[in-house]
Amino acid sequence: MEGEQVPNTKPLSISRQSLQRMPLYLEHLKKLRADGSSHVSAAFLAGELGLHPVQVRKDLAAVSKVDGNPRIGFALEGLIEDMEEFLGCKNAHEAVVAGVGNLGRALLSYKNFDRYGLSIIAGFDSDPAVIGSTVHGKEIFDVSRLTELCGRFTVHIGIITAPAQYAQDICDAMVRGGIKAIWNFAPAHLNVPGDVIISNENLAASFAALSSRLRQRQESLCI
Ligand SMILES: NC(=O)c1ccc[n+]([C@@H]2O[C@H](COP(=O)([O-])OP(=O)(O)OC[C@H]3O[C@@H](n4cnc5c(N)ncnc54)[C@H](O)[C@@H]3O)[C@@H](O)[C@H]2O)c1
Repeated sequence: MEGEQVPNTKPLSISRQSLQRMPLYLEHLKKLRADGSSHVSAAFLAGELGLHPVQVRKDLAAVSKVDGNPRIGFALEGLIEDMEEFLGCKNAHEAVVAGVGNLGRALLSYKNFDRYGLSIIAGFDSDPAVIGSTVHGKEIFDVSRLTELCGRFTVHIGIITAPAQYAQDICDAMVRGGIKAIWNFAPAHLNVPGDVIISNENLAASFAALSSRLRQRQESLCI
């Protein structure tokens, strides 16, 4: 689950939950197109993804100008195009990762970020055993060069996957290097200037939500 630090963000015209469903829609719409479909209805999509049709209709209306035909639904091609435009899939955003351990390596190696316009171009670490190596073809630099190289690469997105106690220093170095958006995986609250956006990622929080829903379901079955 993701949490955005409020003071540095503009209000979104669409809820976070809706935003988080968009990549699911996009993947599914592309799959339907690959299977030969030309149209899709909100009710069908809702059924396939286990969502409420009203919710799906609202989500699609928020990102797409494509009008659904009451009989055959939405034209897939236009819907996919609008969804990609909305998610910024066609604008390549280059990013760097600081902390190339288990999580940093996984992100550097993940092939499908480019579908959403994210290209991780390099990593940074403090461990001499890691510095100078490559992960998935991307070079790992000494974290002491973070500010200098962020500036030289003109990247605007920084990803923090280092231990929490180093996260603020890494964040500051990124900001000095011109980073404007930080995807923070470290369990630390980061202070940033007002023009820098922070998005905090927390798998434990996602699990807590899942676990709470499971408990509610089990309790309702016991009654
Ligand atoms: N948000 C989530 O859901 C989630 C999930 C897993 C881990 N985490 C967090 O992500 C971080 C990394 O976890 P991990 O399992 O990959 O840890 P890890 O120990 O495998 O990797 C950490 C890496 O950071 C490097 N490092 C240490 N100090 C550094 C510094 N000052 N600058 C740059 N690199 C530095 C280490 O050398 C190591 O390569 C931790 O903060 C962890 O709590 C978050």
